Parts: sequence; structure tokens; C-alpha cells
Amino acid sequence: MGDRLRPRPRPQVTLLGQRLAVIHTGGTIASRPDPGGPGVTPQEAPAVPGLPGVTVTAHQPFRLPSPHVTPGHMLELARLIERLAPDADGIVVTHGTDTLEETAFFLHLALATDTPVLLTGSMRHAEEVSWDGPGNLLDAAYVALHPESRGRGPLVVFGGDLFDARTVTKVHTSAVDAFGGYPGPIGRIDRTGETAHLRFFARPEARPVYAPAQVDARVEILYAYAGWQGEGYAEAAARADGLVIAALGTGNLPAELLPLVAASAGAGQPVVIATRTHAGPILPVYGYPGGGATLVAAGAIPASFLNAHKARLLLLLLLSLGQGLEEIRGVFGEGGF
Ligand SMILES: NC(=O)C[C@H](N)C(=O)O
Repeated sequence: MGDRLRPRPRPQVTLLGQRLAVIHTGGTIASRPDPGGPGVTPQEAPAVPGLPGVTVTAHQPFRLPSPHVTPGHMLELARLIERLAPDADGIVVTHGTDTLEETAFFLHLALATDTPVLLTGSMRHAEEVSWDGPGNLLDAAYVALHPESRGRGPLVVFGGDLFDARTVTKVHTSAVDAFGGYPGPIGRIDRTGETAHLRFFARPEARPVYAPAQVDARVEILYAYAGWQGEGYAEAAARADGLVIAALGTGNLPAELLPLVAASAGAGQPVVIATRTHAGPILPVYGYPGGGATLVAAGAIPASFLNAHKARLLLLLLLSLGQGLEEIRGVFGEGGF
């Protein structure tokens, strides 16, 4: 049998002597019904289920519902992870699910470490019968401590599926299997007793690092719809350093938007075109006014496969690093993320 055909022995995770850092940031996984209020709020970080032989350290830089998380918090988290990484074999971040994909992608862009970083959360709170927090947390810990997880950049684990930070997205508001994204999971973890069965379906890709000292640029998102005549565009363009538009299909807009986009690009203001469709690339196909080919000819930057909120984070980091329009066009165009 040739070397290519010979199965490699699969490394197993050995928990004994491993060091796991768990960073709690809030979300439903830290939530319960609020005794003094109308609903559920983050109150207490979840306990990490038993991991025999593992030294676990817990950290809580903030405790927030994830709709309150900002890029400033993401930067704080990135700095904490950089500090913890040299003394940890794996890092788990618990996070609210609503903006989990944004924090995951921010960390994907800004972190240089090879130490595995696994983000997870829960869809049910600690007082619900079907609380999914402990299982997700245990899955995240096993993946974080597995030798095959090194050097892959931050990953999301949810319901046993493992997702790449670039493509993962929340696809359901209430189901326990709340995460998906095109083209789907890059791995899977299942546990039988104390054995973890982990399989990756893809190899890690090279990842440039974009780590500004501060995220001080301003980037806004506009959402396209049938009949949009550019309402809100001028105001957003006046306030922001850059814009992202969740456009239609392969990246098309109503005709009224073409001169507005051309004016921004002409003035050196980046306008990134993403899609409100849930999968697929931005392509310069259509030549009618506002069609993707005309927007690109006018200077707009296609977001590739990134959704609007991830394209916003990439643009935010590039602008915060002081990059100009052509450098930014290069990063998006060459898929440097
Ligand atoms: N399941 C969750 O965690 C949702 C919650 N609203 C949050 O993102 O903080």
C-alpha cells in the first residue's frame, strides 16, 4: 500500500495533565430567569463539567447578553486569549449565540495563536429541562484539548458540529441546532463515556492576522430591499469611514444606488457589497444600472462569501489599521481572511 493510502494513526485526546482556560462572557449559557425582571438574563457563569486530570482555570472579562457585545469587547477578549494562550493547551469561550459568529470571526482575524480556541453557548438556559449548555461546553473542552485542533484558528462547536469562523452563522432563532452556514460543518465531535470521537473534514488554511491596537473606525451596514431608493445612504456615508451593503442576489442594487456608491468610492470611502441571500459569492454578473458589474466598475468592493456583518468586521479592522481603499480592495479580492 502506498503512503497516501495508508491510514495515519489518529491521535487521541489525553486529558491527564492538560491545561484548559475557560473564558465566560455571558449569553444564555450563563442565564436564568431574572428574579426581579421580566425575562431571562445572564447571571452566573456555567460550571465546567468534570474533566478528569485537567487543570481548569476560569476567567470572566465581562458578563453580557451577546447583543450588548461590541468590537471593543472582542478586542479585550482577543488580548486576554493572547495572554492565556502560552500557558494553556486549549481555550474555550462561552458566549451568547446572537453575535457569537461575529466574535468568532473577529478572533479569527485578530488572533495569531496556534492554541485551539473553541467558542460555544447554549440555546436553553440553566433552568430549562433541555439545557444544552453542559454538553456544548464539554464538547468544546474536548475539541480544545485535542492535538488535531491546533493551528486551525478559532472554531465554533454547537450540537456536536464544528464550524469555521468565516462561514458559521446562526440559522435558527430558537432550535437547539441553531448554527449552520455554507458549506457546512468542518468537523464533528461525539462522546461515548469519556471517549471523544473527533473528526475534521477539512484542513486548516493560512490566515493573515489583522490586529489593530484599537478598533476606532466606524463602519455601518445598509440592507437592500425592493424599491430602495437610497434612503439612509447619505446619512450613513456622512457618519461612517466605510459602508457595507447587504445587497440582492449576487450583489445587485436598485439603479438609484449606483451614483451614490460611485460617489463614495470616488471620494476614497470603501463600500463593500455583501448579499442578503444566505449563501454564495458576490459576482460582477449584471450590467443594468445597479447590477453587480456596474457597482464593481464604479469602485465597490465585493465581499466574496462573507455575510454583511462579517464583512463589516473585516472592514472595521482594516480601516482601524489605517489601510486605504486599494489595500482593502486587495484583501477582499484575494480572499485574505
Ligand atoms: N442563546 C443565546 O445566547 C441568545 C442570547 N440572546 C444571547 O445572545 O446572549
